[in-house]
Amino acid sequence: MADAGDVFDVIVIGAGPAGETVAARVVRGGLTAAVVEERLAGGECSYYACIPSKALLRPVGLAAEVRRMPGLELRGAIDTAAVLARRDEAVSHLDDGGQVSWIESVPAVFVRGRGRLAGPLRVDVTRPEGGVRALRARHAVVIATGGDPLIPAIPGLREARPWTNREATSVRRVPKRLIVIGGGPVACEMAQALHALGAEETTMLVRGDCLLGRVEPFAGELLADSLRRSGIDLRFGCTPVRAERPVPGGPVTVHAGDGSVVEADEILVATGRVPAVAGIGLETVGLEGRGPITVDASMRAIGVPGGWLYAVGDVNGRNRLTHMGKYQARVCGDVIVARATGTPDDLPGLRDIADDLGAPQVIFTDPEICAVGRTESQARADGFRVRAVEYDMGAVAGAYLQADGYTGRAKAVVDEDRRVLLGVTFAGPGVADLLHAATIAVTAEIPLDRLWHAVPAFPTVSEIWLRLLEEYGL
Ligand SMILES: Cc1cc2nc3c(=O)[nH]c(=O)nc-3n(C[C@H](O)[C@H](O)[C@H](O)COP(=O)(O)OP(=O)(O)OC[C@H]3O[C@@H](n4cnc5c(N)ncnc54)[C@H](O)[C@@H]3O)c2cc1C
Ligand SMILES: NC(=O)c1ccc[n+]([C@@H]2O[C@H](COP(=O)([O-])OP(=O)(O)OC[C@H]3O[C@@H](n4cnc5c(N)ncnc54)[C@H](O)[C@@H]3O)[C@@H](O)[C@H]2O)c1
Repeated sequence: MADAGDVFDVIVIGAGPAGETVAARVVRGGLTAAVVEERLAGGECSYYACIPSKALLRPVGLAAEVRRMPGLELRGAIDTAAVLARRDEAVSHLDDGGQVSWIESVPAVFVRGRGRLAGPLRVDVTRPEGGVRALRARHAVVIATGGDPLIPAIPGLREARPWTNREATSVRRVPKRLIVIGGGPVACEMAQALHALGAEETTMLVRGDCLLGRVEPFAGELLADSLRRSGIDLRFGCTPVRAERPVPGGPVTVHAGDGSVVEADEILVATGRVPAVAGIGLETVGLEGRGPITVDASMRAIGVPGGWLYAVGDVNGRNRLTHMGKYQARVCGDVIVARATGTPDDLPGLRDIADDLGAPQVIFTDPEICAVGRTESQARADGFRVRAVEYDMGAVAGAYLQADGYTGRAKAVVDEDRRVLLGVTFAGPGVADLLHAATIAVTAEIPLDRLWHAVPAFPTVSEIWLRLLEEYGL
């Protein structure tokens, strides 16, 4: 039985970026909230994903920029120890005290332990020191438990104790020989970072025929060229079928379907994520306990009588990105407040539309890859009448002033019926901050004839907008 102190308007399970944001939003709306976290407040993003990976990649990108600028020279190789020390600062030395204080300042109640649904509006928390604390919610429970790395069922792989994103981002000693399995964002970012920070032989085993399968093909090709030029052995059509590490801590061998064999000191498995739903009690509220928690556009879990259960962030499988999880969390928190206080719950800000339009994403490699909305092939598959235009970014004054031999490309996908953008992709050094303008154009569905009057300053990289519109015929 929960005592009075254990009853909250809203209980959030998981204090990653999505969970923390829901709590802040419902408290802002006048409700009380408890946030349950079993590991580190701040979530995967803060300690083992976005933050450390970008701390490792930033000096790598900067060094590449220096090499492309005549008159500048790096004094020796990158100082890996200094980079790792700065990474440690960026992850607060894996101490979540600051994040816990932030949650408490919301103010929300922080409960350390593993949360598990125990029936409608009930959450049992198994405390680290032992014992269970029973919490009860008046209005809603929000699942924000994120995801875990997926280790494919390849014989010998699990026994070989491969690295996942957690070991790779918290690396203390860069292995001399590294195998990376996968061709998605984690594989590309971490292969580039670790190769530049000391891995002398880096082999990427990619089962498909391209990198970053969800972006425009040219972007993956530019990145593949860059990785190869840096000395990474990039193998397409190469599916691992067996792994062996006969001596714990010793060399590891991976056998691929094409008959090739690679030996290394470590393997990094970067083959996607599984939603963290195991053992969180979904069956106690009538849901299946394996896949992502399916939600409607108000983030309410589908199939739960009473409509009190919500899910935000990676666990709902929409777009596994921090900014999208936080966006969903703002929608979710505000919807919960509206429903709890009897105010309209169907205002425009109270529905997730951005996930379906195509989430903005930046892959922080050199070159940076960023995209929003649909690719040309997605747009065609979705039935739009499409015209796509491309432009060589190296021909834009603002870009070629950035570096000698600036290489990059941009593409815009236009809905011919409405003359609005469905998707935009940029690939090149330093293009990340071009993305928000594209996100505004795609999300706000700005007609091209109006966008034409948004004049990019000369000589900035943003002049690519003018060139794309001219290519289209404006
Ligand atoms: C290497 C890497 C780099 C990435 N880089 C980027 C990037 O640059 N930009 C970007 O937008 N996205 C990036 N992502 C994706 C991003 O990390 C996720 O989208 C984001 O962390 C999801 O946030 P979340 O709050 O849903 O879950 P998480 O950050 O996974 O947080 C979930 C929290 O819930 C807790 N939890 C789980 N189960 C329970 C339970 N039963 N009880 C209590 N607590 C529980 C966990 O301990 C965790 O703290 C990256 C991912 C990886 C792997
Ligand atoms: N900068 C960023 O925004 C950023 C950076 C890193 C990760 N993320 C997000 O984190 C999530 C996880 O990223 P990820 O790269 O791990 O996953 P992913 O699903 O994007 O890519 C997985 C890769 O592994 C391959 N793969 C899957 N199973 C395999 C198998 N059995 N054998 C060989 N290859 C296999 C896939 O073909 C693909 O290339 C994604 O949603 C991603 O968008 C974002």
